[in-house]
Amino acid sequence: MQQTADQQVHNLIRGAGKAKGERGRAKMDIVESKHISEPIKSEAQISHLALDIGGSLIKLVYFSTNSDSSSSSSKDSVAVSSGNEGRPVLEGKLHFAKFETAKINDCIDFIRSKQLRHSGFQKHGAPAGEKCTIKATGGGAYKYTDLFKEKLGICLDKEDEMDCLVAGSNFLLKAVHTEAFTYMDGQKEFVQIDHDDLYPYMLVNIGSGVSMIKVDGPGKFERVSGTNVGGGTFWGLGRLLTKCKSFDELLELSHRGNNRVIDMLVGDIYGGMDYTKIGLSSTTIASSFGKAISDNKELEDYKPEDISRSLLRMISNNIGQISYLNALRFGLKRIFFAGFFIRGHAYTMDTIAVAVHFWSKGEAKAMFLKHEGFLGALGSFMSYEKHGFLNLKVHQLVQQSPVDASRGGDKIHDPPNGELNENQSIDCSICLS
Ligand SMILES: Nc1ncnc2c1ncn2[C@@H]1O[C@H](COP(=O)(O)OP(=O)(O)OP(=O)(O)O)[C@@H](O)[C@H]1O
Ligand SMILES: CC(C)(CO)[C@@H](O)C(=O)NCCC(=O)O
Repeated sequence: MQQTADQQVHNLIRGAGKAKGERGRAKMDIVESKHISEPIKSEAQISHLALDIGGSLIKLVYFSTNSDSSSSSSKDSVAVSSGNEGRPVLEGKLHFAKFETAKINDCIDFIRSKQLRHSGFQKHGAPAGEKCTIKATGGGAYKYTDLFKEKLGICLDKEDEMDCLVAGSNFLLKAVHTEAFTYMDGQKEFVQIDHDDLYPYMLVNIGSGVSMIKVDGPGKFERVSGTNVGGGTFWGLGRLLTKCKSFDELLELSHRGNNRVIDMLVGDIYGGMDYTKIGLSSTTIASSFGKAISDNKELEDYKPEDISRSLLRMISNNIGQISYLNALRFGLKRIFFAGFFIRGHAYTMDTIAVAVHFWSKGEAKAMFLKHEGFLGALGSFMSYEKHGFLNLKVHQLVQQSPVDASRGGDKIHDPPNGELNENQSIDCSICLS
């Protein structure tokens, strides 16, 4: 029988209690990698992989065992049979990786380097020679079907993008204590989620474009709105206006910029005064990029730093406002923001949070997710279990390590070696049923 996303989450969490003190318990660290171009440790074996192929980025989630299963004498042998109900438990790590969609060939090379054909991707019991299949979501799962077949001989088994986002979000919010946090005035505060009081909430996924989804329960949701002014707009317009070569460079520039150079503030219009009657302070942006009307300057006369800052502020503010207005339509007080546009970037989060706070008069709360860009890929990964495709059973969360609370600083958070550090990993286990 197929399981709902909620049942999967329930299994995961229920298993956590059962697992405590169990001998031979398997551990799975969750590790994030960035633009990986080299294989992970050669002895690691990849047993499951899922994709989210978006308009800007491809996200991968894959499970690797800690050692080579063919070595039966290894003390790190892959299968241990002390899991729940005697099922074999795999010991390993859940990895996260991303590639630019424009560089899909790098992603294909990466997958090829994992030698999936020898790693259990064929449906259990399927005749030899049957095509290798991996779960994939996002528009690229359709667009690149032929490319994957042609280059890797792999069939993409498509999962709906919204289903995956919601499944990934529900899973993370329930399974990871330190997943959700608020960010305001440079202060990051983790939010403890009451599992019995999670729904309804608004999920705003800021990718190339933005989806706003009212989540009412496990697998129960409606995409209530969206906007085409999203992460792709920031990166696309930013690239044209600043000549930046990478998204990271554009984000980095915004740290040093001053938006007041280009944005027209209420004070610019009101001779330095607040417009108190309607609640606008002199420092509120009256019109993004509005100063460029009258400055008599050309594009080259503005610093790329200031352009980047104004653009980031404009887009973040707009998304925050639209999100709140949609939350208001349905009386939702909690809005979770995800998607790779955010990148744990302080100014982005602060702007979104301020917009939600301002328009809701403090009634609604913006929250952010640690695994922001991987919701869809995680949901896609979890669908292996839903379909019983590979008998994968993520069944318990053992513990989470504390997260570095300084992570919300005004900097980019992908560590130089591309992997999350110890503090940012979570331990759990999976078991094959
Ligand atoms: N290294 C990067 N390269 C390009 N864009 C990046 C990078 N890091 C963050 N971004 C931002 O993240 C956005 C993509 O986010 P995400 O991966 O969540 O969406 P997507 O799945 O590509 O888009 P969609 O869901 O709309 O198809 C980009 O448009 C850009 O704003
Ligand atoms: C089209 C998708 C869903 C693809 O991920 C995303 O880019 C999006 O939500 N764009 C916004 C489209 C709109 O609602 O105006």
